[in-house]
Amino acid sequence: MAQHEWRAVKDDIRSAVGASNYKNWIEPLVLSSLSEGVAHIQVPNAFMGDYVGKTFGDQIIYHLNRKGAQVQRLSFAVADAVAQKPAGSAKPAVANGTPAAKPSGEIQPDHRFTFDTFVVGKPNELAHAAAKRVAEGGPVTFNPLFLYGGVGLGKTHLMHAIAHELSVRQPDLNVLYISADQFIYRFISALRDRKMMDFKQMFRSVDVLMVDDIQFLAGKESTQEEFFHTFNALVDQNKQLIISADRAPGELKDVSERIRSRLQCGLVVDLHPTDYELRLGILHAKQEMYRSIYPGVEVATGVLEFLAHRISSNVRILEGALTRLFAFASLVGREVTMELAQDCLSDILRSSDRKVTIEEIQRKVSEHYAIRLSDMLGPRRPRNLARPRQIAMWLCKNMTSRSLPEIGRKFGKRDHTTIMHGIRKIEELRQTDSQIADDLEMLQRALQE
Ligand SMILES: Nc1ncnc2c1ncn2[C@@H]1O[C@H](COP(=O)(O)OP(=O)(O)OP(=O)(O)O)[C@@H](O)[C@H]1O
Repeated sequence: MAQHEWRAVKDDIRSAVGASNYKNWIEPLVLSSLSEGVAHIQVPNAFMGDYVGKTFGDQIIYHLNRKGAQVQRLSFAVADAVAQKPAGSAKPAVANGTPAAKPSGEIQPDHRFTFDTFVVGKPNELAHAAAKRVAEGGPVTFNPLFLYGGVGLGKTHLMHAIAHELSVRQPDLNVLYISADQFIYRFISALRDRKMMDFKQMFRSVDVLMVDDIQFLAGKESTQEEFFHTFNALVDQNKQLIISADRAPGELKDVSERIRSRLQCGLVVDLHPTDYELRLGILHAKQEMYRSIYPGVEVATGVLEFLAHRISSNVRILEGALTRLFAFASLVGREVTMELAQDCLSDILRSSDRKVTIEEIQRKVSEHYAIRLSDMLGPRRPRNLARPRQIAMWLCKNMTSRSLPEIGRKFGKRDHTTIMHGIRKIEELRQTDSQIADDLEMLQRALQE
């Protein structure tokens, strides 16, 4: 990629991350080369590589790809260093190609992603238990283990944890972790270089095969064919397979029916979206870890709770937010306060705001006050119905972008002036009635989860 194109990529990133982030973190980056899906970037120091990789890695990859580069990961090297050493990547380094470096198929698990660092809560306890069972390395009882769930919920982390644990318990085991992208890439390269026998040999000689993000096989018919044969060969030899995807096997689009049905033969477990308790648990665990990396950085009471409430999209973003806060607080020598968090994370907080619907608000409020939804929307006006109705109107105004007439229509075709009156009433009561203020706060929090 020519330097002027890299400059254009940086300009695009500036619009996304804002001027001050750009100046501190993006401007100093120098793109040295692009090869085999890896963008090699020079940075002034290792800390910066680590931080930029974790915080802006996804965005850099996204903007490089928009300019036509086919990048899957970033590799950072300190400008003067003789040996180039990856210092950070948007995903765990091994996820994107360690097997390429070690063609024998062995993997080097990323030591950050172990069972010890995986926080367990209701949404992921089943997936965790299944992963633990496979990691014990006993006789294969379910094959494959199929883990699925939305972006950034810990699938890759669990796969690395399994690999890590197996490598400790049974160092001689040949464990291969590979992303589906890498599988495709290797397959195409093998075809091109007429090395299909080597390819088959390598994949069929492993003891444990993990393929991450299998949804990327969609539409790749000949790769699917080869995957199907590899899969069967390993299952026939009673070798463990662990597969992950962003959705259940039956919902994989453009993946052949026979693969989908094979994937359902073992144990299928999903990682549910995180709940508040799990997010808070993860933040506490990460905070402990960061304490040793950034000694002296204090976090004010309530900040972790605030982040756990507001950033509910996925763990990667949650983690990125905390990293950014610690790095920033340590650079400027300040405590992580609520203000600093709001300032420093305004982009993340904006995009994480959950879109709440009028219907959800009405349902939540009627549950809270134990009234029937039909009463809330109906014409009757006794105080025990009118107040919750007005509270719901206030929440609709403050938590959605709907106009007053639109809100009115959804409240039994009421006029917009009635809605305005209700909202004003609650606004007044909020200042004078602490019970109402508490209810509003609680309902808002519950709706954001
Ligand atoms: N329960 C958890 N405890 C601790 N860290 C977690 C947990 N869940 C996710 N993470 C962290 O969140 C980040 C994203 O997780 P991971 O890469 O495993 O997600 P993924 O489900 O594989 O996402 P993708 O769909 O993008 O492949 C990682 O840094 C991981 O360590």
